[in-house]
Amino acid sequence: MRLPIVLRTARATSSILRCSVATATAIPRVAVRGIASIPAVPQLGSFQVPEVINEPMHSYAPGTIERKKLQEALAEMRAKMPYEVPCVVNGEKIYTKDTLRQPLPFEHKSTLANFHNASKDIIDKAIAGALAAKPAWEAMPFNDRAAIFLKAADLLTNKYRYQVMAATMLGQSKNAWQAEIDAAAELADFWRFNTQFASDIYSQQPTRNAPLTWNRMEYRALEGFVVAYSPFNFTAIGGNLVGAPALMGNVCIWKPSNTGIYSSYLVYEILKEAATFGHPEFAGFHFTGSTQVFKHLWQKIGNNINKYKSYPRIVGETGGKNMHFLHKSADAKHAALQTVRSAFEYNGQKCSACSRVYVPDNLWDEYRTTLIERPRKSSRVQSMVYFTNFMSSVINKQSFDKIKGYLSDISSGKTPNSKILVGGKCDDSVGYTIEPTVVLATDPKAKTMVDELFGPVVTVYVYPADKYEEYLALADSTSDYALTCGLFAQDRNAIVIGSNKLRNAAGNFYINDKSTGAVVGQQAFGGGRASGTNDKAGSALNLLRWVSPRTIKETFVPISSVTYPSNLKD
Ligand SMILES: NC(=O)c1ccc[n+]([C@@H]2O[C@H](COP(=O)([O-])OP(=O)(O)OC[C@H]3O[C@@H](n4cnc5c(N)ncnc54)[C@H](O)[C@@H]3O)[C@@H](O)[C@H]2O)c1
Ligand SMILES: N[C@@H](CCC=O)C(=O)O
Repeated sequence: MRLPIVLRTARATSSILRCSVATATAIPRVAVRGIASIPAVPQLGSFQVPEVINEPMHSYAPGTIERKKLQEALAEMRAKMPYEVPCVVNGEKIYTKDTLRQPLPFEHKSTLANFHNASKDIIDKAIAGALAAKPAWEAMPFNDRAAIFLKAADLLTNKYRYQVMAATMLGQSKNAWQAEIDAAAELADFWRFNTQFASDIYSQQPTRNAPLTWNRMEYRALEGFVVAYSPFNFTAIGGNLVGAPALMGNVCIWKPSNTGIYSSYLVYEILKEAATFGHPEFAGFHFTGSTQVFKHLWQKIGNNINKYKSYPRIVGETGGKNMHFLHKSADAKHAALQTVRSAFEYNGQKCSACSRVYVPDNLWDEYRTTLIERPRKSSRVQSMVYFTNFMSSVINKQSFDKIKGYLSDISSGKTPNSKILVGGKCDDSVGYTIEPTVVLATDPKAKTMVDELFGPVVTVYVYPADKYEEYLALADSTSDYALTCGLFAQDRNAIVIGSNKLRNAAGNFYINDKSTGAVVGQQAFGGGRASGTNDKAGSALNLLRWVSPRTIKETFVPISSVTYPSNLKD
């Protein structure tokens, strides 16, 4: 039978859940014209997705062509500011009267973009559009869905690399290297590696068949739509929060962060360009952001449980209070340098950033010298100079005020169990600038050893070197979070003990390495306890949350009787 299927790029769908402060973006969809129900699409080959490797990183060293191109992209983007970001619903750009601005965090009087918030009507329209697009999207052969994401990755890393990096540097206050890690490499890695993981999942099939039967497993998309909320701190995360469910055949509604809106909009545009005859829309809840917001939204979902047709999949990667723990055999200088990188790169605004350290007293002098000297050298954070600055400003006033509050409590003596060893100055006259700060706590449960600050502040507690196991247990129970941890030791027994004692204290555990810098395809990312559902972004485990497998058994030969041989009389 010949089935005439016409594919055309149609209007995009998208929306948000929280109407008051969000902008919706989405991805174009495939319309199957004139056919009421979607027929099976023939796939005349068992295709293999191309082998993927991690996106090679450029250095942006002085004199390189990449540095020049990025400088040009930054200059051009700055010259055309401010941009306008609409809601995009069913392909239609909607300009509401309700707008907010995205300032440059390091120069907050300047505006990168003004964006339009969605009303409830717009959200309803987006949900209806997403659901209407779903049958065609999930019927698209996997190879074509995969091709869209592989193409998007190539567009990103070639045609749009410097534009998306510039938007990330300006809007989210990243320097060139941090933008390369995030907006170019990690985003492309997510999109490429996920096609490989998905292909592996689809190939997992029952290996046993009873006589005259054939068993199969179908990895269906979820029924309904998925909603994705993305955080400000990684442009890549937004692209994965929507990309992973979409790749598995779901439709999705994306609400990006207000403080990462412009780079998210560019990511949306790239996906749209890649989806020339397809559309991903989305379906469940795929969240990355703070623990508090995730719990609040989970509760909202729970309150509505009786309204849902299925149990929604809830996947959330949230906050952290990540530690570096040193054993007395550790290389103190190496550990201190790794701490500086982990705690202060991107202004301490990686969810994996080290923010508490346990140092044995035999290493304290050596560790302290490096830890204090390096932030002093790195403290030129007054304004963003894109390349030579190690650090820049924190994301917004709310974050600035929160961190300043903690530091003021310490410097004013309100928190007598802590003192500032270096840094501590806060200045928001031009940008939201906080000096890289090292706090020394005399109480292992001091506030800054427990709470997530999400800024360039690290607190150190010095413990008696011969009480390693006791303090491992204390570190394990100090914070509600369990995202990342770096254990530093040369003694193998100490590594074994530390790894066992901290088994549940982190979803990403590093031995003699810093707590940040997970790479897709190498260290799948996510934590437990209050840090999230640990569904490991950038891995097959995450993709499995977006499918609802159907087991199929087919019998080839009719039966002729109801009874079994055991039912027969002797
Ligand atoms: N574990 C991880 O993989 C990971 C990765 C990145 C960031 N994070 C965490 O994210 C946080 C920083 O990002 P953020 O400041 O963008 O987080 P956030 O929780 O403030 O925001 C996340 C998303 O939720 C939305 N949001 C915020 N408040 C809301 C509310 N009351 N109702 C509905 N939506 C709301 C935001 O607009 C944004 O889109 C940190 O806690 C960090 O540890 C975790
Ligand atoms: N992939 C990042 C974490 C992302 C969260 O912000 C890292 O491991 O540094």
